[in-house]
Amino acid sequence: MAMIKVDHLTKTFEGKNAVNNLSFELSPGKCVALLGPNGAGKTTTLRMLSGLLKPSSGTVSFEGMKEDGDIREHIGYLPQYPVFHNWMSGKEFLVYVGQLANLTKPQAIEQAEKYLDRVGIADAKNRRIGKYSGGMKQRLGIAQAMIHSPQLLMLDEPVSSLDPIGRRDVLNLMEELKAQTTILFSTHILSDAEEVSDDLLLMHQGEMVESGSIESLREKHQTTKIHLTFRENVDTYLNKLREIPSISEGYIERNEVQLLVADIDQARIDILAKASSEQWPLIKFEVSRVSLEELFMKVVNQ
Ligand SMILES: Nc1ncnc2c1ncn2[C@@H]1O[C@H](COP(=O)(O)OP(=O)(O)OP(=O)(O)O)[C@@H](O)[C@H]1O
Repeated sequence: MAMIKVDHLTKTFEGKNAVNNLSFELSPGKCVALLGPNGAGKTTTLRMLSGLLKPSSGTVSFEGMKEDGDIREHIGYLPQYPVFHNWMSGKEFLVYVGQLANLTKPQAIEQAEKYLDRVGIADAKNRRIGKYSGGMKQRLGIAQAMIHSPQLLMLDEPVSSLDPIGRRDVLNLMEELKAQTTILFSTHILSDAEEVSDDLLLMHQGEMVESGSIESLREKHQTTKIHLTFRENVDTYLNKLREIPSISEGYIERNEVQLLVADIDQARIDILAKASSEQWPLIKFEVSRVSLEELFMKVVNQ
């Protein structure tokens, strides 16, 4: 059963669709990455899911929710640019947001202590937030989003503004929190998505381009590439290679011929037979795999 069902969600700003006809489901217990380049519509999607922005059309429904229930009780949200009260200590801030989330003061204090510890900033709990590093602020932001133990945690670009160490810390923390809550986070970096998420939703220009488990997408887009280097006349050989039926696509990059093939064994036989009978000046034959990274770059550069 889906935890969230997003059905034909669209948001139009000034006549332009920031999000266009988006449909997907989130299952409980998963960590899902909303991946896409800048301007793809990730923030707009998360804001609609969290109830902060009204869709132009389409619906978001939550499994097990009462018709008139307030979904915000079940959601924790960390915006891309969180604003903190810098004069407060980390603990004071968490107790304050806990009470805003309808916890009693003793409950808010208990939860604040728990999450200060969980996110690894308990030592700095009485220090003013203004003195925190970027990574510490981001961890405080995650504690803020978790304070009422939501079923779904939504994080907008949680690691983009961090240095490599801060980034590593926050990715590790997300890995730990996965055991406790469903996570949906946005990123424009494929390797961050691959590192912690189970599933991927790939967005471009407001639309969903691909979705599925990282494994299945990797498998689906895994084709083989052959790299050939010739001593001379590379264009002539590219044209001859394009005539071979087992080769699906061919082009020249960095002065080498690159060929995409579905059946590597057949393609190898065909190419080498032709090269040998026609005595091509072939000086390199190399095979590599096309990765999810290439799929992502292809989508982004369209
Ligand atoms: N309030 C708004 N008014 C007008 N246009 C907007 C508004 N919010 C977003 N947009 C436009 O909608 C598109 C999608 O923006 P969105 O912020 O959702 O993308 P994103 O994928 O989160 O990108 P980024 O990583 O840069 O934040 C962009 O073209 C943006 O300029």
